[in-house]
Parts: sequence; C-alpha cells; structure tokens
Amino acid sequence: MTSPLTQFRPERVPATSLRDLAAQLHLTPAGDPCVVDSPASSPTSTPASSPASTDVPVTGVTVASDAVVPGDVFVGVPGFTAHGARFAPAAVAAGAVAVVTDAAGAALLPADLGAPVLLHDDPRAVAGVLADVVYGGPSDRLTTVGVTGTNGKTTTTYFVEAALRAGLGTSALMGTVELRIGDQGVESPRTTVEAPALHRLMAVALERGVTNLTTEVSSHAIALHRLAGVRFDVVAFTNLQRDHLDFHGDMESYFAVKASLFAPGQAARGVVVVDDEWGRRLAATSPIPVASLATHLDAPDAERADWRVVSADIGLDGVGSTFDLRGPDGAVHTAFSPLPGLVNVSNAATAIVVAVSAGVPIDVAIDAVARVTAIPGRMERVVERGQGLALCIVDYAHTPDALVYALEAVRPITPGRLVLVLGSDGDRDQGKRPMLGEIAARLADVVVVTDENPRSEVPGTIRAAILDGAREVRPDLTDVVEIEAGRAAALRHAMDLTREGDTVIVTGKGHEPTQEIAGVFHRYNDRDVYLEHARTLLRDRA
Ligand SMILES: CC(=O)N[C@H]1[C@@H](OP(=O)(O)OP(=O)(O)OC[C@H]2O[C@@H](n3ccc(=O)[nH]c3=O)[C@H](O)[C@@H]2O)O[C@H](CO)[C@@H](O)[C@@H]1O[C@H](C)C(=O)N[C@@H](C)C(=O)N[C@H](CCC(=O)O)C(=O)O
Ligand SMILES: Nc1ncnc2c1ncn2[C@@H]1O[C@H](COP(=O)(O)OP(=O)(O)OP(=O)(O)O)[C@@H](O)[C@H]1O
Repeated sequence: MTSPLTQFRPERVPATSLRDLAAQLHLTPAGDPCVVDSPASSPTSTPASSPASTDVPVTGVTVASDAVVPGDVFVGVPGFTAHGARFAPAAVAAGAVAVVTDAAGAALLPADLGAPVLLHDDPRAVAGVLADVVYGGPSDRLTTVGVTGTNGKTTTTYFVEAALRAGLGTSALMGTVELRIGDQGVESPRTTVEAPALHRLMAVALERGVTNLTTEVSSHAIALHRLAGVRFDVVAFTNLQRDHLDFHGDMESYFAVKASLFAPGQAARGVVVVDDEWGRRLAATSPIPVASLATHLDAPDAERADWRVVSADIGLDGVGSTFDLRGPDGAVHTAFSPLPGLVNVSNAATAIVVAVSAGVPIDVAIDAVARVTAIPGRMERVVERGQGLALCIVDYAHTPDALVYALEAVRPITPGRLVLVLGSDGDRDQGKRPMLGEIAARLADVVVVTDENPRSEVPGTIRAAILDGAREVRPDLTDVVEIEAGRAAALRHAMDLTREGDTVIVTGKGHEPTQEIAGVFHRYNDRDVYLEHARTLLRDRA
C-alpha cells in the first residue's frame, strides 16, 4: 500500500553529487578495495553493476522501494523481517540512482543491478544523515520541536503547534494522528515517520512558507534512528510509564532510549517534566541544557523545578482547567488547559514552557494553548450530555497509568455511573492486560470488555486476561460484561445501559481509523459508532 506520505515531495531539490555524498558520509563503493576505510564495511561479495565509482546527481533519499522517485538514493536497511537490499532491484526500476546498504545487503544484490552501490556499517543510521544533506539541512531552517514520553505526546504536540503557530507563523505538525503542513493534513502512517520522510516533509514545509515544525518522537523512532540528521531546537519529555516492553525489554532500556534524544547534536535544549523519577533522572543527567517543570502539585522536589504548576482548578464542567504556572523568575502566570483532567494541565504547562523555550512570548503561548479545540481521540467529547443521552468520550489511554488518569479525569464530571469500554492490543505487551482489567474494575462503575486490535492473537484470550484482572477487584464480575460480537457492539451495549447523568468512555484506540484483526485492517472508528448509535437512540426515544 502506498503511504499517504508520498504526496509530500519537495518540488525543487538541488542535485547533490553521489561522489560528494560518499566522501562526506564515509560511504565506501562496493567492490572497490582501495577505498574501503572501515573494516566492518568490507563487502563479502562484489555486486557488479555500473562501476561503484560512477558519479550521479542525487535529489532524494528513501528506505522504502515503493516510495522511490527518479533521482533517489535507495537505502537498503537490515529489517526485522527482511533485508531492504532485497528490494533494491525494484527501487532501481523505479528510478533509484544508487543503493546504499551494508555488507550483508550487498551480498544480496544481483550482478546486473544497474546502479552504483555504496556501503555503510549502519544503513538505518546513515539514511537520515544522507537525507539531511540531500534535502539541504531543513531542520536548521525551521524552528523544530520534538516531544517524547510514554503518554501525552500527541496532546502536547497539538498544544505546542498552536503556540508556535501563534508566535512564529505557519506551522507543520507530525505525529500519530496526522501529518500536517500548513493547512494540508493527511493520515499519519505512524507516530514518527522514517528519517528520509521526515527530512523530506521539512523540505516541503519550507517550500510552503512554514517556519516551525512540531513532531512526536516515539521510542521506536529513536531506537531505529528515525531522527538521524535532525537538529531540534527544543526536545521535551513528558513521562515514562509501562509500555512497549515487548520492544525495549525493560524500563531501564526504555528510559535509556528516550534519554538519548537529549544529546548534543540532536537537540539544542530540552524541557523535562520532573513529576516521575524518570524525569528527575533525565533532568539531573541531561548533557544538554534543560528546563525542569513540575506539574503535579505533590511531586517530590517540585519547589526545586525551574517551572512549577502551583495551583490547578480542574473544573467540573468537563471542558478544561485553569492553573497557575510559576516561571524561573518567580512570576506566576494564569493559564488554561482546554481538555479535562490533571494530565492535560500537565500537557498544557509542558507546551507553554516548550513554546517559551522556542522563542514564543509566554502570553502568546498561554492564549494559543487555551484556544485549542478537540484533539482527535484524546479526551474527545463526541456525544454531549443531554436529550436523555450520556456524555460519550473517546480516549487513547492504552497503558495502565494513562487509564487511571483518564478515569480520574472523567469521574468528577460524571454525576451518574461511569461506564468504561476497553480492550487491549494483540501482539503487544501481554503483562498490562490484567493490570488494565484491575484498574477498570476499581475505577469504573460498569466495565464492558471488548477487542482493540487483536492482530494475530485469538481475541478471547486477550479479553480473558483483562477479565482475570477485573476479578481481583470483583471476584464475581458484577457489572463487568464481556462482549464477543465486536467493538462496535460493545460501544452500542454501553450506550444502551446509560442515562443522561452517566458517562461512557471508550479507551485504547483514540483516533485510529482502522481495527487490525487477523492481519486485515478494517475501517473502524469509535467516534463514528458513537454518533451513529446516538442518532438511533434519539430516533427510538422520540
Ligand atoms: C518494529 C518497527 O518499528 N519496525 C520498523 C522496521 O520494520 P522492519 O525492520 O520489520 O522492516 P522490514 O519489513 O524487515 O523491511 C526492511 C526494509 O525494507 C523495506 N522494504 C520492505 C518491503 C518492500 O516491498 N520494499 C522495501 O523497500 C522497508 O521499508 C524497510 O526499510 O523498519 C521499517 C522501515 O524501515 C518500519 O516501517 C517498521 O515500522 C513498523 C511498520 C511499525 O509498525 N513500527 C511501529 C512498532 C512503530 O514504529 N511504532 C511507533 C509508535 C509506538 C507507539 O508509541 O505506540 C511509531 O513511531 O509509529
Ligand atoms: N501527561 C500525561 N500523563 C499520563 N497520561 C496521559 C498524559 N496525557 C495524556 N495521557 C493519557 O494518555 C493517552 C494518550 O495520550 P496522547 O495520545 O497525548 O499520548 P501519546 O504519547 O501520543 O500516546 P501514543 O504514543 O500511544 O500515541 C490519553 O488519551 C490520556 O488518556
């Protein structure tokens, strides 16, 4: 499937000579023993193609053969499932003018590839650096912000983007929900795109008069070098909570990956939320200058933070919260989070401090954040309370901590019963499933257990693990319902149970436009189901 990303290609890229690129990035022509300067780069075979020393003009970089346009260098990376070099013939057929890969990749290339081959020990790492050079160092010509952390990235980036747009002009935003340049947005293939795509998007942004870019930075992206060659003005860390242990192994490794974003050459300065021990560690050890921010009123050592939320009124109308933020100079600024719950006070405060660090006047940042309207799938109010209908919210919480925060945010705005619909992802961290079930049974009044993205797993097995957790709190599963007929049926069931004073919250999928079941992506969105069933209920009750 061709990614929506392919729509974004810069129109004018001055050609860079392949020979210059090779010299600058220490790429060694395959099969030319005279110029091999790194032992690990030694080719095991000599893919004969056009001579390795051939010079060609390069106008693009990609790691995906189906995204190649004429003039690109195709980087064949060693993947988890295949070596990208296997797709070099397809890339060359599509117009790739050269291939960069490692020795193992070179060994896979056919003799008649028809394009020069250059070697590097770590093709993933060099792909971004290549793209930075070929696309003219776009991150240096934009004000760039990267936001990392387990939870709050999407929300915080929307807040930051609003503040940068207000203070610095036309903006670009990249993350889990969308890729947006100025007014043009497309569905995002992932939280952080591949490095060449990121540099390419920045080059397009510059052509369109954009002055600033805010991107979410996932831990996968850092580990897989998707930020290579990007020099951020400001990076931010929101928090670290249990997630992605299937990929990182343990929390220490997960933290080390996140912390590596805070490195000279990668970012000039940082903003670190010090509410959890991980943030405090990062602030204490960061090799780049950071501003610390305490957003929980009772965070240890909060008074030592550079910035601090000193009071917060979470508001009971379910819309947002007013809070006071004290800056390093002691001045206290009153600000507003337009989304409910204390976590969004944290996200709004982070965004304000990030924007200030990026050069936006604080009053402009505060005003812009206060005006942000709904963020898709983040505490999104889809059906308002009234006409006999409950308040219906979609939220992306899919980690234990996020689920606690989401339920705690919704409880005060729920005069009646709090009904939670949840599942958990297949082929991902299995340990969190009973934890989610336990939290659900402890903090919601009614729990409807359903499917999220079962992927290759048997859906009933995932639900059973959630129910096991729920049993720890409610041994006889009182008011805990398992719905086997699919997520839409579960949502409808939850809405059928409710009255006007109740709240339904469905967690886990947020904005996602598809549901992945047994390798097939079905079009599905929680929001659409809510709206359709609300119409049915209103009609039936009329
Ligand atoms: C675990 C992970 O991150 N995997 C990434 C990894 O895949 P891989 O190594 O398995 O790739 P592969 O299929 O072996 O292919 C190797 C190379 O051949 C290329 N190829 C492959 C097939 C083809 O026809 N032509 C072609 O050129 C691929 O583009 C790739 O460069 O390298 C690929 C590109 O180089 C990524 O697309 C892929 O992300 C996959 C799609 C993915 O789902 N990643 C998720 C886990 C992810 O990154 N998630 C985070 C957010 C996490 C969160 O916070 O929830 C994100 O940033 O989105
Ligand atoms: N600062 C925060 N701390 C803890 N939980 C949060 C925070 N902000 C949001 N959440 C919860 O986490 C969920 C995900 O929020 P958001 O999408 O902003 O984070 P994210 O980091 O982008 O997540 P992901 O990487 O999974 O896309 C929200 O729906 C909310 O329930």
